[in-house]
Amino acid sequence: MTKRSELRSAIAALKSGRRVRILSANPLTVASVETTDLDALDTLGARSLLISGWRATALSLANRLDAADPAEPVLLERPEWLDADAARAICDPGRDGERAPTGPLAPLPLDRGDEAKSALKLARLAGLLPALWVFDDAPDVMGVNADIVAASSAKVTLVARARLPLEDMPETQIAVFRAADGEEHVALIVGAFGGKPPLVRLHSECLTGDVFGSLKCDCGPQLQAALRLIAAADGGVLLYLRQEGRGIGIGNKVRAYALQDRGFDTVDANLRLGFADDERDYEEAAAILRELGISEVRLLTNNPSKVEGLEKAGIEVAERVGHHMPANPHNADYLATKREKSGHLP
Ligand SMILES: Nc1nc2c(ncn2[C@@H]2O[C@H](COP(=O)(O)OP(=O)(O)OP(=O)(O)O)[C@@H](O)[C@H]2O)c(=O)[nH]1
Ligand SMILES: [Zn+2]
Repeated sequence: MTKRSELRSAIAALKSGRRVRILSANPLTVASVETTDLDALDTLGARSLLISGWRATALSLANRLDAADPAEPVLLERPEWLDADAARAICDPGRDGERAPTGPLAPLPLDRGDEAKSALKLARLAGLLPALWVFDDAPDVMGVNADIVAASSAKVTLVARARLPLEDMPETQIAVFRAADGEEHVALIVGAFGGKPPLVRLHSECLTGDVFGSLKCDCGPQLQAALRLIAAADGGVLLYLRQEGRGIGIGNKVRAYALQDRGFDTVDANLRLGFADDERDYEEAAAILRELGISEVRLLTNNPSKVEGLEKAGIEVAERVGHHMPANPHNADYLATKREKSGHLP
């Protein structure tokens, strides 16, 4: 199997409730808490539960750990009562209020930290909660190299490019790029740009805002305004990156929204689910820009970590151009949280 197909097969296996072996000198065999059924647990003998440090913190387990770094995964012993449903209730904060009064949960020493991190990343790429059953090593199970998962991003291949006339932008072209994990990112190339660095927008997918016009965020208006600004600037590029929910996927984003309905802000909702506040990186964005012959950009964003991420990935940001939309009563707190907690520039 090629590296790419290994990665894509592993993502598909986790989604469909099968086990995956994270290959290294000390392999780790895991399956998703969300998709593994009870029969599989009993017949295959799940030994322990792997959760993220953020979720362990939300469960107040951090004080029982030696190193309470939330970026470090946490392995929990599997007590007798921990069946598939009880594990789901522990790992899904949407069920925090309904957990049976069982416990305590005992952390175990984590001897395969890098493999565990790769395993949790794989769950995120599959759009699942960062929570995995750990089994005795099973050499017959399909495997993916731990290093391939850890450094999965960088390469993209062009699938196709065609004309796509848009309203007021008849000269637009669309190009689709496939990434190592199978995601298909889209570039809209507006007008003919040359000379100074083109105006570029990295837009992270937001199904709710982009398609349904949700008022909870500013993504829909930002998308439309970015295209108009690029056209007015005599051309540039909008990358539509499939990083739904700051990289946690649509299912997990709606879980975060459900937590926000209960009073958590956009940052704390992510942490409670077991994710970092922002799980995106911009390696693939940089690779796409390079494929388009662009090495220097003027970047439309309020988010300094986008500028940093793109520069780290080798694209020069000659200028940051602010991209503010008027607030509405539904997204004012969200925008304030991004300024106050996530470092977005006013
Ligand atoms: N997890 C999570 N993701 C969200 C939430 N609201 C919007 N998103 C996602 O956030 C991403 C958009 O990121 P923003 O933070 O709005 O903007 P940004 O792209 O970081 O910064 P700008 O370039 O200044 O717009 C999209 O992937 C949305 O799906 C939320 O409450 N939780
Ligand atoms: Zn949005």
